[in-house]
Amino acid sequence: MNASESVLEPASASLPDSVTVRVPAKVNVQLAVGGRRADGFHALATVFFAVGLWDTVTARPAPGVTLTVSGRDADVVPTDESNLAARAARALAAHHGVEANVALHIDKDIPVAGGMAGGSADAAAALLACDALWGLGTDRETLFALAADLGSDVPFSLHGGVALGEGRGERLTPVPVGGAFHWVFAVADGGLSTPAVYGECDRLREQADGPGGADENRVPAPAADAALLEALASGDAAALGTALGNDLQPAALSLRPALAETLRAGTEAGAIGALVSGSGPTCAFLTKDAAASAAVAAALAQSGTCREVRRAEGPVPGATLV
Ligand SMILES: C[C@](O)(CO)[C@H](O)COP(=O)(O)OP(=O)(O)OC[C@H]1O[C@@H](n2ccc(N)nc2=O)[C@H](O)[C@@H]1O
Ligand SMILES: Nc1ncnc2c1ncn2[C@@H]1O[C@H](COP(=O)(O)OP(=O)(O)OP(=O)(O)O)[C@@H](O)[C@H]1O
Repeated sequence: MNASESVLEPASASLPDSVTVRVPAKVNVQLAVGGRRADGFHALATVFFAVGLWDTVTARPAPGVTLTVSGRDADVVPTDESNLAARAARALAAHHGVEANVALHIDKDIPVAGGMAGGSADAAAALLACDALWGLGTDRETLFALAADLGSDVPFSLHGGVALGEGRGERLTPVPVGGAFHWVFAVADGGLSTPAVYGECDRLREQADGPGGADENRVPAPAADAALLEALASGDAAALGTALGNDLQPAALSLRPALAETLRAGTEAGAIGALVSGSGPTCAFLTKDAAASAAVAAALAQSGTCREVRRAEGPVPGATLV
């Protein structure tokens, strides 16, 4: 303790002045979508994979909840109470019956509305950061329950690594992985709305199978793909590339037909697997090693089929205090 600190303020003196959390993006290497449930959500069997594109969330003491954003695409991130990080701070405070007093700052590097769970990542990071800032010591089970209330992808942003998501995606089981994988991401101009993509998936199913064709009792229950889990366990990039799958891809392509050109450009450049990431419109390309990833990234940048190209390795850990 230095001379300016008072022994009359023991509680606040023991709390940090600032807490920073780093949190990764995700790609769904499998996204099996079952029928629409009565609550409007879809039953999923999805294999989440955390990749090394990071947002950083910093929390400092301040009256009320305020939010600032810097970094890539900061101008399209809402700074009002609809921001998922601000909602996470309020939800944590409400759970503990404490006042939500925090200034949150998001330094954004995850593409916005790109199907890479950027908002969910910020929510997970805000839960961890506020928990530490306010000295709440929230147990893991409660943090995951609060995360699930905020959104289906939020628990995985806390979890990281690779995990099977069931239910609406919030019920997680860790998946063993035998190595690192090299990814290239083609970021599109403009985002896609997640509910609109699920809605288009339903519309396409009803078009194919008639009225009610998208309902829970009509669509086979989604299940994890054994070949994909085996490819992850053995660290076999070629086998993983073959097994990649996303049931939302036809819907994303229907809403954004130009994505077919992006997928073709990456595949022609030597990617060993290609798919739309989550609800899109980001396209994800698996490559066999770092050299191939550099070559695919360069070809995609030249192709004129996307706004920006990013490279990342994974799996990486979930939201972490730094
Ligand atoms: C596409 C994915 O990113 C794949 O991981 C997720 O399923 C979406 O997760 P998210 O953005 O956290 O979604 P939420 O905030 O929970 O839900 C947004 C909307 O997406 C749709 N939604 C989401 C998850 C799910 N299992 N079924 C759905 O139909 C619903 O219309 C819902 O109102
Ligand atoms: N912290 C945040 N960062 C980015 N977008 C946010 C945030 N909070 C709320 N949003 C809103 O959420 C919308 C979706 O953004 P986000 O980046 O989470 O999409 P996404 O990656 O497609 O999500 P998911 O993969 O979980 O479906 C944005 O258009 C924005 O209006």
